[in-house]
Amino acid sequence: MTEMRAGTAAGEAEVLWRPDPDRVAGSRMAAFRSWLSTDKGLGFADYESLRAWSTSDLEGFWGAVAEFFDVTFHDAPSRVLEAPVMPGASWFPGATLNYAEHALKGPDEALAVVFHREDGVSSELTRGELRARVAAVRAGFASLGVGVGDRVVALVPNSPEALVAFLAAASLGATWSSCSPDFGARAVVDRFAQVEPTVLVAVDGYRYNGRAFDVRPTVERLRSEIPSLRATVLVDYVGGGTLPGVVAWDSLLAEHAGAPLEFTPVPFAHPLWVLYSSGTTGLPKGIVQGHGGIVVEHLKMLALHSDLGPGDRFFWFTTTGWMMWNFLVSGLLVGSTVVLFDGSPAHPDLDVLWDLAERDRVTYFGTSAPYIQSCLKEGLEPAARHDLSALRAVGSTGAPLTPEGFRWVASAIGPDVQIASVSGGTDLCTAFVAAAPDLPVWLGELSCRALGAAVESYSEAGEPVVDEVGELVITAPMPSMPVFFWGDEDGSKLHDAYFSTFDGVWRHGDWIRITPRGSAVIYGRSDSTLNRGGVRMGTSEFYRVVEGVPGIADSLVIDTSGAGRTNGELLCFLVLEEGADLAEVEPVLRRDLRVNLSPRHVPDRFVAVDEVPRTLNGKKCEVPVKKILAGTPPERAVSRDALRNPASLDPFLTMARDEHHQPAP
Ligand SMILES: CC(=O)CC(=O)O
Repeated sequence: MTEMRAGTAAGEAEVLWRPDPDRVAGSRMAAFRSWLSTDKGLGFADYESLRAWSTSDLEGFWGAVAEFFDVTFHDAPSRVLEAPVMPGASWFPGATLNYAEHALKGPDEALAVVFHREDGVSSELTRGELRARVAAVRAGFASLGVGVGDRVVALVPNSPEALVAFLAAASLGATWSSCSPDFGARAVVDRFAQVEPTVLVAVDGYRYNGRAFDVRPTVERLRSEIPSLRATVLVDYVGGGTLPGVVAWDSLLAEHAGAPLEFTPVPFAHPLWVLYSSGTTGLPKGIVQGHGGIVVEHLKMLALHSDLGPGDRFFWFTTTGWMMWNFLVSGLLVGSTVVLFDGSPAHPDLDVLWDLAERDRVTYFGTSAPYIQSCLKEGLEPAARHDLSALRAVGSTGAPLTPEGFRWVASAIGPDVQIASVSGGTDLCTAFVAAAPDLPVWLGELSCRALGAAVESYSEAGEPVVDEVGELVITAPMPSMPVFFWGDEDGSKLHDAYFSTFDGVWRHGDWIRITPRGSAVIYGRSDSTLNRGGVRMGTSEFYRVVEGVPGIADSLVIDTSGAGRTNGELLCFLVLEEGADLAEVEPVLRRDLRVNLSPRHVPDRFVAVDEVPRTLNGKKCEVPVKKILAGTPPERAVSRDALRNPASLDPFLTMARDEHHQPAP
């Protein structure tokens, strides 16, 4: 991976933003440090020494997080960490708590939620109103048979209904799982069917980019293909009409209005939600995270790293199908108002989110790196056209933010705004390379590895390296690591996903360079996941659609973003059947992928090839081809002897040579 090396000597990097000393002094990070010093006798000279302690004394650090943020345990833990091994670490054994209880604390009159839909529909909920709705839906779910450990799945946009349903499920100790309604029906069935839900919550339709979409056919398909469902609750979201035999969301609320709000205490590792991430074979993996792990991890990230608390307005552009939704709603844990938006970020134009930032006095504005790139391309100047005086941080994730993207934020949003380029993922439902209120922002870099995150860059030999691109690994357990994968009784899938490369060390699947300053640069996925605007899709799901189209004999999909390119493409290589014509099948493929997967997963280019490179046991060579397209010498990307059809690599080598201007061998 050394050819991706983009080293910058210490001291050379340009500082784009420096923390204001007054702001640092007033930050939650400073309060935590001063508490550690006065109450625990632990003084740290700087952020890096605090971080070093946080990753070596795991019990001390995570115990301090729980104590400092006053986590409410119904049963106290016997200790902080038993068996500090991966996989298998046991956090806060014996403790019981409930995520929803933490999320719903705070004064009745404090604003909890602000919501906007692209067609202008908007609403607000105070904490008191949110609690009342959660209590009613909790009682409604219970009346439909939902109890501890049952699953509630939801096909809902980023809306107050989604938030209320999630908190109601969590309050009961039921496990939540959501998909965005723009996911294709097959992708939703593949996710929801495997968790065998008791209740489905769904909207009748949604709007995107000025158009209305009917979700009811997908709802019908889910109802017919998921036999475990006992009830479907339908939200009249766009006035699209009802379905036979469903419970109306509004009736559920009305019928149970005034129900008491209670929280079922559950063990620390009790499943809070199932997120999905998929690989090259089989169904998407159901990643399960626990109540306690998410509470302490999100308190740490949102309060200490993002400096969010009461009075803040926290916005992240996301759908319910991306873990950033789960991260966003955790803004409630730290007492902030969460700002929800449902719609296209480009309808009627890219200014729509900056309008929202101005109107709602957003203090922390999070988005995806591709959105920032689009604003940059359009030459948008939000600060010149909007009053963004409330804004103090812009968060970016989903893909590496380019140096030009950093510069655009600094100039078009303003030099006083912190650029929080962060990276982590679904697997831990957090960012573990991030920003901190007391650290500068260097051009093109993520400011730090997060507290409690023993992130390293490993060479191929499994040695930590500095200022070299290597595999992103985590060498010590973190509380929000998956408690298990759904249906993976013996833990073998979880082991294969993270621990099969380096024994006892989490291999994340990203390329990272850690600078001598402690900052980092992420180079994207080192595996084959298709990450489009933050929505990850496994290649297997992609192939199921593509290879179902008449005329397609075989296919290979490569997401070149994160393969050493800043603006990657989604490339689909096709082996056509005899007599098939690319020009004829391409429109069919585009339509089927849009409808069955998502609009984001329609490739930028389709390229016809003679054969897909395969290993001896028939696996498609996705990662080797991705590495070759990134400029890795072929002999380092793959052993030809391990291929069933070595000559099939040739078109990819030619393409890489052309794109990287390499001489032919
Ligand atoms: C925090 C993240 O890492 C988000 C993502 O890219 O999925």
